[in-house]
Amino acid sequence: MGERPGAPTAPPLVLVTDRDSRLIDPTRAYHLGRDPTSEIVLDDPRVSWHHAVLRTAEGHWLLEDVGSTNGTYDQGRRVDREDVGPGTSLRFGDPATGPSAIFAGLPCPAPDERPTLLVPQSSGVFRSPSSVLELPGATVRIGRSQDNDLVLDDLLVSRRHAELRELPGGGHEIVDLDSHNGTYLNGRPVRRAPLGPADIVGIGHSALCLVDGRLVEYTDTGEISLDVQHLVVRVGPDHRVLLDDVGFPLAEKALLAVAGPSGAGKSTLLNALTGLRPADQGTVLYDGRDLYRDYAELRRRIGLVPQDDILHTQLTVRRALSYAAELRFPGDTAPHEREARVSEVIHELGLEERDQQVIASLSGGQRKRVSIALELLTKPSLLFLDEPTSGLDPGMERSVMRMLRGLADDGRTVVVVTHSVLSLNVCDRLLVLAPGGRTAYYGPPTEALAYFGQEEWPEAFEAFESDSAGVCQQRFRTSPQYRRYVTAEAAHPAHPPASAAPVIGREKPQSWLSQLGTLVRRYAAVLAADRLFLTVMIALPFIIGVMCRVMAGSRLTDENSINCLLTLCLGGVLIGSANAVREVVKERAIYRRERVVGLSRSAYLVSKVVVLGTITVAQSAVLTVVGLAGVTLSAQPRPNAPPPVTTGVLMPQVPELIIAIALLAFTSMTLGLVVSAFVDKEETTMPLLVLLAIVQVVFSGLMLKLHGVPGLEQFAWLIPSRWGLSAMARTVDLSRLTVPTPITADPMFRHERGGWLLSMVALPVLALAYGLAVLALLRRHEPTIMRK
Ligand SMILES: Nc1ncnc2c1ncn2[C@@H]1O[C@H](COP(=O)(O)OP(=O)(O)OP(=O)(O)O)[C@@H](O)[C@H]1O
Repeated sequence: MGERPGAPTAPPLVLVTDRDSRLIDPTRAYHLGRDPTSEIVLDDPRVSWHHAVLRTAEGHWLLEDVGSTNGTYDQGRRVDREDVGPGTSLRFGDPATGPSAIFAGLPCPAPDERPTLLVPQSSGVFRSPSSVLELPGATVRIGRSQDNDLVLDDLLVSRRHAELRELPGGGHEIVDLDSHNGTYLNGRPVRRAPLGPADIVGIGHSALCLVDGRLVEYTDTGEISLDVQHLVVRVGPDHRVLLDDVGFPLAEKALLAVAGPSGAGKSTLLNALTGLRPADQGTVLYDGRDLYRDYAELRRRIGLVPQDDILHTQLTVRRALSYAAELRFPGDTAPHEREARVSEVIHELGLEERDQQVIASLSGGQRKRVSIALELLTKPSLLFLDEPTSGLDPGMERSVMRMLRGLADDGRTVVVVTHSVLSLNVCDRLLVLAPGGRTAYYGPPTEALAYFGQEEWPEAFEAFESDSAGVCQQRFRTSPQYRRYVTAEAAHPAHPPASAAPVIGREKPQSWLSQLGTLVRRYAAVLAADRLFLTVMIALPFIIGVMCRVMAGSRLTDENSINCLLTLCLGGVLIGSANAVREVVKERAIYRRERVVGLSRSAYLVSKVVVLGTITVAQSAVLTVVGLAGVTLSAQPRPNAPPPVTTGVLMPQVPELIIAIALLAFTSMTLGLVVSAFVDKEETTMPLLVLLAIVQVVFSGLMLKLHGVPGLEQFAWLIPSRWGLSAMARTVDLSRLTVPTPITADPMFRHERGGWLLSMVALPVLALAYGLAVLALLRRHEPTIMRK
């Protein structure tokens, strides 16, 4: 935060230069000059490298010219030392046209009036304060509801978010009031921390500074710059370079297209800029603030529309957006507040006439709009899109690009990765990456073809597709375009490499339970809207049940009992696994995105288990009842043999079988989730489902002798069907129902209460172990930043 020579002696001032405005802090000195490491950089050849120093002396501000060549001027008069205060206007290097510095005081806000002056830069650049609050008392409460001392009208802010408290020995501290999205001090999440004069408190889209006993608020309205400096990404043990010293400045409200051949590093760059996979070297400045350092706070202001749709396409537009709003906004937002924001984005993206339409029935371009609408819910200032036009026809592509132009014009910085060159002219800047993640061009798209000396884009791209030595990068570095659009436009001096690895913070907008509630409702709605899934779900237990019933006839006998039990076992296994096997992999893109905006991994898994588990248990009951209704489950009495059992080990046989089959199906469902979390593609799940079913049948104990076979017997304990079938066999006393064979003489098939109860414990334990495996596998697919 810089050096603090002493207590404040002069009032804080606002310094407005040609480039920005900032609050200057009386506790430190400011160097002015061309030197990019100066606190105030005046990038003009008439200004000396070290031109002047601004500091406080005896209760006022003083500007000293430190021997500049072309001088410092106040009202045309050359000055060496000048007292400055509100209203002072100086020029450097030339009395009439040199770069200027105008000083202003901090305003006192009139009641009901929002002050509009320009202001500060402390850890970074801020713009106009949106309010200045005289501290009303020892405690200032900050939050979204109207009864706070400082009301922040922002859905990312909790109703009662934080308090600024006066400390008994002087000074202040900031205290987070268990807010949903957290309170940040200089970019780091804090529960309670003392507050210094140069510190910045981040709450939602606002930054708050304590200046001269007043609380000054700056709101991030979206007009932010992006300054990318020397990004390098390496992977693997050989440190292969995927991104090679990429840097560029991007002004606020700009639309940047990132183009380049396949494998050039566009997605790698996007991951580095969004912080999902931070660069190994280099800095990303979000409006002057180090994005990696302040990631925990700034990540909510970054929107990312991945290439794959992040939508449940079975839902209507409004419903999908409403669920997304529930997950992203603080738990204390009222439904009407969320709905109002959903309506706003629907209107903003021109989706009013489609809002009740099922997303799956929309065109590709409209679907992309819905994905963008979803990201805009939280009002991100930086919006990234990964190939939003891929798969669209040229007309739709143009319309999407025009829409992005509009989003940037409305006050956002938009970065779009694209393969298409059709609509590049709507962009302000074009970054062309050459293989190896090297910059082949950065500048206005209109100048790019001339730069490459080509008339058409394909030829221009061909020129560097085979550039493995980095010739394009070297050529660009020495080009006028590099000087004009990279060096000259860079708003901030190059920062040293980010020292701290970014952290994502643990704050979640919703409590775990509330997330679970939303996820369960959304998942149930998605499944209910999937007609094919519903049909298969209802039909499967009936079909398998009927087959079993036909096999069983009126009674279980020596001939049919093994087949009937195997069919029921296979039915339970198939029902559970088939329900689950696609359910995680099919929404991986959604999961990845929602994880970054606060989704709990365990809440996500439990929502799947709750919904699929309920369905699975109901299906198992149907399967058992249909399969065994009216079937006598006890063996024929035989002469010289003990009387057959007529009841289960604990209760009547049918309920006991329902419990065993339901638990088996439930555990198989969790095993299906393991497969789903493991695979990369939905298509891979079907062969694995078949394999799982075969393994479960083989290791059930009715096809292969397991008891007493070392290795096989122990391996079978990991297979749900071993325990499930054991419980079923114990209920019907299989060992006496059939003529004894090495297989049916298995002790795990005896009519024993203890053994049955052991199965009832083993199956949930297996389900839990599979659940933990799903959690570990889910983590593998998350962005790097989530795994830190
Ligand atoms: N984790 C990784 N380990 C090793 N190499 C990787 C890794 N991720 C990406 N790459 C490689 O880095 C290069 C750049 O990949 P990237 O996905 O960023 O390219 P791209 O320009 O986005 O390609 P496309 O246009 O096909 O999506 C590719 O050659 C890719 O194979």
